[in-house]
Amino acid sequence: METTAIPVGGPRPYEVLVGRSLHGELPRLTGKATRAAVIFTRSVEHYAQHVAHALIDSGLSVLPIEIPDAEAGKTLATAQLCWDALGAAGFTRSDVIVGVGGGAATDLAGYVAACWLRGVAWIPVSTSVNGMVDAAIGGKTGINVAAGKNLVGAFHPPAGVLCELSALDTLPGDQLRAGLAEVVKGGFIADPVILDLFEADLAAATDPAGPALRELIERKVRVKAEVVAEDLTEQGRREILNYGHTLGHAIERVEGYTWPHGHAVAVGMVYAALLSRRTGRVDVVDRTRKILTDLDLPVTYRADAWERLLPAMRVDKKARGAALRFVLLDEVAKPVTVPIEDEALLRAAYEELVR
Ligand SMILES: NC(=O)c1ccc[n+]([C@@H]2O[C@H](COP(=O)([O-])OP(=O)(O)OC[C@H]3O[C@@H](n4cnc5c(N)ncnc54)[C@H](O)[C@@H]3O)[C@@H](O)[C@H]2O)c1
Ligand SMILES: O=C(O)C(=O)C[C@@H](O)[C@H](O)[C@H](O)COP(=O)(O)O
Ligand SMILES: [Zn+2]
Repeated sequence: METTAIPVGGPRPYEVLVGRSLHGELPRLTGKATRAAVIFTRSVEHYAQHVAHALIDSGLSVLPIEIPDAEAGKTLATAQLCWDALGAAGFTRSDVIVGVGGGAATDLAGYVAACWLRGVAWIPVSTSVNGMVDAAIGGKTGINVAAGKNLVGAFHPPAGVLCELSALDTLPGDQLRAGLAEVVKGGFIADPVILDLFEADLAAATDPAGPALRELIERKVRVKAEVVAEDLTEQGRREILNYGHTLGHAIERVEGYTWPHGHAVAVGMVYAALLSRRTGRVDVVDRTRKILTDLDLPVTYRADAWERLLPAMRVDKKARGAALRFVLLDEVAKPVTVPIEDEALLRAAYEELVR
């Protein structure tokens, strides 16, 4: 099957490649580098080996660095471990970092690359749906800290992105569906055909080897590519990609980063839909709940958690002073960022969420 190349414009353009056996593309992307660090999680060790062999075959020496799985790897301690390894190996500005794994691994690898020598080239090789459609694209890299999710990081666009569809064969089904939450997000903020595809045939949409999932992945990649090309550093339009994330990130923090990101975003999208309706905008509450429920994703949360969620939402990067700012929908595919200072409104929408 053919590889699809989706361009990402902006100050440092690159391509997102969607296909199978994409490790063959790496020699082209690594340019003049002579050394590559391959940062990976054990869950994708098999594919990381393909990556390492492709790099070795093209003449590079490879430094493999295994990191802890999922959010446990997205920490300062893991970044430190990687920088120590790069230092011991004498990595220079002409060397390259390749991150292989889900969104957590590529966020960490990108952050390691953004900081090492103030920025070296990096390539995410995405092995999860979330990573392919969202995390690897757009140059947002980072780690979690005690104060909250992704609060330390850098904008550091990659040299190219590989979305390795064959990796989906080993991705657990619940993780595949969690990643689809970010695809659903793309449907509500920009591409309603995505919603139609989910509603038309959910089984096809969740088949890891089928054409429907590939179409959904490519559609969401195009949504993200178009937005980040226009606004790399989130001065305005890029905020729409945060739909569902204000509450979502707060849930992740309250759960100690044990919830899949997509689950938290799913609940956050229902909350954003409730806020949209309460503020006189579009009513997509039932549609949101139905699509997410059909995907086995959560649409509600603990009734007693509001007092912990509100302070966690206040460290959201969209907040300005006392005002929380939410991405809401005027219509499907017409997102808008709305400052909300009225705590009673926020609480009432939460009570509706958990009812
Ligand atoms: N930078 C961004 O713009 C951006 C965008 C969206 C999400 N994110 C971040 O991405 C992370 C979520 O990404 P995720 O959903 O991929 O979670 P994840 O990286 O934690 O991966 C989920 C689980 O699947 C495993 N896995 C991944 N690929 C696999 C494969 N092919 N086979 C078997 N197991 C596999 C991982 O090891 C992990 O256990 C969050 O940290 C989120 O904040 C970042
Ligand atoms: O790329 C973006 O911009 C996003 O908001 C995409 C989100 O799906 C992603 O989870 C991102 O990491 C959230 O960014 P943050 O700045 O809110 O931490
Ligand atoms: Zn996200």
